[in-house]
Amino acid sequence: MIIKIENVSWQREESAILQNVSWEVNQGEHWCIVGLNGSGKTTLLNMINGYIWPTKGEITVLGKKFGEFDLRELRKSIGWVSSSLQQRLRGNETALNIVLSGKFATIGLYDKTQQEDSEKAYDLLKLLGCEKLANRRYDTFSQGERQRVLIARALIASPDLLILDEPCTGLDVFAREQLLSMVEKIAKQADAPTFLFVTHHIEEIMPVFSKTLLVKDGQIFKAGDTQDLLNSELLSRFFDSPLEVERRNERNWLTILGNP
Ligand SMILES: Nc1ncnc2c1ncn2[C@@H]1O[C@H](COP(=O)(O)OP(=O)(O)OP(=O)(O)O)[C@@H](O)[C@H]1O
Repeated sequence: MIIKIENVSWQREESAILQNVSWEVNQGEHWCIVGLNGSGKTTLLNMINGYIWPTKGEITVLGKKFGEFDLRELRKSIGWVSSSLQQRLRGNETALNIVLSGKFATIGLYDKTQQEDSEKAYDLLKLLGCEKLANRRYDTFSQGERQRVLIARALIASPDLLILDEPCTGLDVFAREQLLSMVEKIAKQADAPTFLFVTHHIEEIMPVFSKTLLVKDGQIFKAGDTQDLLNSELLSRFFDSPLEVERRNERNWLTILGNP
């Protein structure tokens, strides 16, 4: 079992941000997490990483039950690529150093690195199609290049769980498709980590993400097989708006009908 969340709630002042959330992620599954702004996705991820504690309920991640072990150790097994990480990185570092820093879970590169680490970092840049950037400064990269470098940075630590939090934000349609097919290629590898892919756009759900979690108003609206969930009737209820889902090339495309 990769993640087991049992009846978890998180209360802030008067309001319940998460309410009675139960969700299981098993080995070999890759999940998409979909929900509108403010639905509770980031809160849920913060809980999985142990940055916030449930007011009620239990969480077990990678076989470790919260409250019974060192969270810092657990976090070494979890990669998290998000826009807040992107903002914290130093612009004057090279792509190679940024990837290498992922091995030590630091923002800059302080520890001495071995030749084999540099080789691994270079191979990962290559896997993500950005080996040409290895010695260029991070602040000269496009948004798509940054995201790819950050995914390489997360992979160097060989995480068991890899969270990609809206990785396609700010990408043009071609950069987006390029990133999605790289993510898909990596997720399909036999030794791939379990992926959690957070998005607002169902079009971004690649076939390899065979499981989907729909989060609405701090609750799980539905969790299950992506192809069972992504249909016009269910998503119209989920988004409280009539819409049509069209399936093409194993992807789903959404059209809003009428006024939202
Ligand atoms: N520390 C906090 N104190 C009070 N309210 C909070 C706190 N953290 C989050 N919230 C509220 O909880 C709700 C869920 O927020 P969250 O960031 O989890 O949503 P999200 O689904 O990640 O949204 P987005 O797609 O915009 O990133 C929001 O209404 C937010 O204002």
